[in-house]
Amino acid sequence: MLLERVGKRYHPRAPWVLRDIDLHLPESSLVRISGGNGGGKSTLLRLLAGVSAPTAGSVRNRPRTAYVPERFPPALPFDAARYLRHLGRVHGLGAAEAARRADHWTERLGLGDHARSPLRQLSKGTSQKVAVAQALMAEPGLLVLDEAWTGLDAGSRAVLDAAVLDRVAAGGRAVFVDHDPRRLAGRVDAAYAVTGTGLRPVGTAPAPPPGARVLIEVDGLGPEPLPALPGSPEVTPATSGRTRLTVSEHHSDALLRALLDLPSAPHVRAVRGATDPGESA
Ligand SMILES: Nc1ncnc2c1ncn2[C@@H]1O[C@H](COP(=O)(O)OP(=O)(O)OP(=O)(O)O)[C@@H](O)[C@H]1O
Repeated sequence: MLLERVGKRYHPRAPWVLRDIDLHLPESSLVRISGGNGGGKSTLLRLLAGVSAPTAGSVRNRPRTAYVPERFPPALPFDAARYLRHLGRVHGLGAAEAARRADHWTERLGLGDHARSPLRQLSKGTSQKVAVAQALMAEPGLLVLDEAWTGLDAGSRAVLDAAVLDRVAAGGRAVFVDHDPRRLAGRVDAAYAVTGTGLRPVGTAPAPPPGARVLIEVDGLGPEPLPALPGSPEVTPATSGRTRLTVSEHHSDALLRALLDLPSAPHVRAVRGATDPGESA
């Protein structure tokens, strides 16, 4: 996908927000966009997503795209389950596949109890899960995420991290804006800052140190013995059905995916740095 000399202004006499933007997004790329408040990050993401047309220049070879906007419009006469199935059809899926993927992401993001509530009654965090689910359901060639992690609980943030990395591993492109500079640190292929009306390459945040360990807390692992898990985590049962797993940062994405794929479908409650290799609290 290629942006060539792309410019945007919102009115013929308004100042240019972006001008002469050249950007190549190769397959299997994860790209971070940063910049100051009101600088044009969301404008750029809308151009990438194809929901806004450039005033100048061209966008070539955009793959099938899904977009999580900064503000999700929930004032629709649907409940979350119907909305997701409908969006699945809009993304080109058959009815059965749309329903299957809607159920899958409803489960993974812990939306279950709210799936039958009207969208306009959902809390901000739950609406955000619906916005994320509709984008992930599409399994798009380009995923555009505008502060998509904001408002999500730690477990859902981890699910989104893993889903983004999965998309990129499958050959897709993902472009994101997030206020947390550590978001997907060490996994970003290119980073750019919107400065003035232009786009400037900037350094990517380094990966956590090789010895860093990550603590994952899950509910509902079930009584059955665990299979072999990536990174051979240290497993500590905690109170009321909660289990803590500590693993090297290097294996944490693979471990999260393996946990979420277990037949008992445990719910990830938290993912955070463990301060020392033995930490289990
Ligand atoms: N629909 C619109 N109509 C008119 N002007 C707009 C519109 N959307 C954005 N702008 C203007 O374009 C400029 C860039 O806004 P944009 O939302 O892209 O920046 P941003 O970097 O995403 O900001 P923030 O960090 O606050 O989310 C701002 O001056 C904003 O007022």
